[in-house]
Amino acid sequence: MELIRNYIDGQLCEPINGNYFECFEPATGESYALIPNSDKDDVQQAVIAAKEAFRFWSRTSTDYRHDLLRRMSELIEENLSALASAESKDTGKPISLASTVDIPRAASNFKFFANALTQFASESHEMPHANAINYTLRQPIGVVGCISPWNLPLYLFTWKIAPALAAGNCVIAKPSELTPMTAFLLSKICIEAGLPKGVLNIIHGYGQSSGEAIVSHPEIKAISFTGGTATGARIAAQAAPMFKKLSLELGGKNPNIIFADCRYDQMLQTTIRSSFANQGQICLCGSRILVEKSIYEKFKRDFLEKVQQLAVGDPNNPETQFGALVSKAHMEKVMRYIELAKEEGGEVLTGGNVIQMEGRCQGGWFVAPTVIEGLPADCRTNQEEIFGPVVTIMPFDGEDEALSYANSTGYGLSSTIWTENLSRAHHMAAQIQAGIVWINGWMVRDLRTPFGGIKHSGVGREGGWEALRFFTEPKNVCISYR
Ligand SMILES: NC(=O)C1=CN([C@@H]2O[C@H](COP(=O)(O)OP(=O)(O)OC[C@H]3O[C@@H](n4cnc5c(N)ncnc54)[C@H](O)[C@@H]3O)[C@@H](O)[C@H]2O)C=CC1
Ligand SMILES: O=C(O)/C=C/C=C(\O)C(=O)O
Repeated sequence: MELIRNYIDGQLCEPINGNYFECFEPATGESYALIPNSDKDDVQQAVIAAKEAFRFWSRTSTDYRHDLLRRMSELIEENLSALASAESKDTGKPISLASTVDIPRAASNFKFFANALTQFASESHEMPHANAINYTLRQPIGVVGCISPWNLPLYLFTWKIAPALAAGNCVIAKPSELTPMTAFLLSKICIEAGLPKGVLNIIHGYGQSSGEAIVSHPEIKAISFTGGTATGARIAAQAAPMFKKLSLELGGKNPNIIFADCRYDQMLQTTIRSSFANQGQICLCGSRILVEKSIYEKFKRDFLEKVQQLAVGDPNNPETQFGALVSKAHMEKVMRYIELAKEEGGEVLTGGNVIQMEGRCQGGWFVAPTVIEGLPADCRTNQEEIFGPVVTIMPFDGEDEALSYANSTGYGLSSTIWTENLSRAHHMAAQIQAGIVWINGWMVRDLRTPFGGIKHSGVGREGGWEALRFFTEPKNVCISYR
């Protein structure tokens, strides 16, 4: 059994209470590591270390922080293979995905914010009529909390940590208790990179103990969270009376709107990915596929054929395209939604079942890629986030109907529109209720762009300047010069 440890004040350490719980490999259902069951005492120790480190870190030059963050990025690249294996084992995601998407993106996150910080500047506003000038300082906040989920573990952990550190903050970070391994390996990378002690502290444990201790700690002034909407609401309620800055990147029920005039083959290829990449466990996945009536039957036939060709298997196998779900509890949740869909009158066109694997993966948590039709837009299956390999397909007639279906949920994270009609694309993009719109693509990511959702999909934006602004406080200084 591997023993995961916290990383506090530059040291790998045991939880103060000495308690651990098990970490499972989703593809086999077997436990393989022990996770610290940290609590408020560990968080308190980390806050003391971070506050001390902040006195130094917040005053370092941009070059100094740039070089350290670049070094972190390089070390992630150098350890790509080990990190990808660890990520795949911990999450059940195909090794091909971990090595080409998750870990390279974690390296890019550090590289991107290392560079961005050297270009981050503040504004000045002149008042010649009053003989005055304003300049705005952008100062680091202090000690900040970063709490991340299990679906893209190192990718999302570093997406928060990198801008927080770049802006001059010290960080208390908590990965998901379901997928702690790459965050633990990152602790070792911090030590190798020579990150000064206390600048980044990584605490492992359950949300209800160590997570809540971070959110409720009075010295942690901002929280950046990615995860489920219910958890985001709880964090917001807890943080509000302390007036903490909050960035909440929450769930989605994203529409994938397909018009008859789309580039069909490209749409079909991408729709397979946007439906089932990472077993549908990405907040950006297009779980509601809306298809213009005139091509509905053709789309259904071609899509089902491709879904059935997906290579489901051991995540270790480089040929595998579709792996295991993250936990037994999550698999059961997804299966409950499939049952609900049937009760609501849906017809399962493919999948709908747990897959009993053989050999090494016989105890694993696999659910077949599932496509359901025949459901109205307002049923629970089409309104609630399933966060698994389940999509519904629905015909629509014209732009207005597509928009009314698309905007009918409480979520507003992302959307995809497939059309070659430029005017329609712009019209739909303007009307759609989502923070992110892709036209003729999906998950085409530029780290400079604002990333996040509206409605129940969250508050605030990550990425580029938005992230650096979130992790700094503006202070306006007005000078009267005569
Ligand atoms: N990126 C996304 O949009 C994600 C959405 N989800 C959705 O949320 C559902 C529930 O999944 P969970 O694993 O329970 O995710 P979660 O949202 O509860 O967990 C995300 C992170 O928050 C922490 N956390 C949990 N409760 C907390 C609290 N009270 N205070 C502070 N931190 C806390 C967890 O330990 C984890 O690090 C999923 O079925 C899925 O629908 C889950 C993960 C990611
Ligand atoms: O930043 C990205 O490219 C993707 C982010 C994905 C999530 O936040 C998620 O799935 O939760």
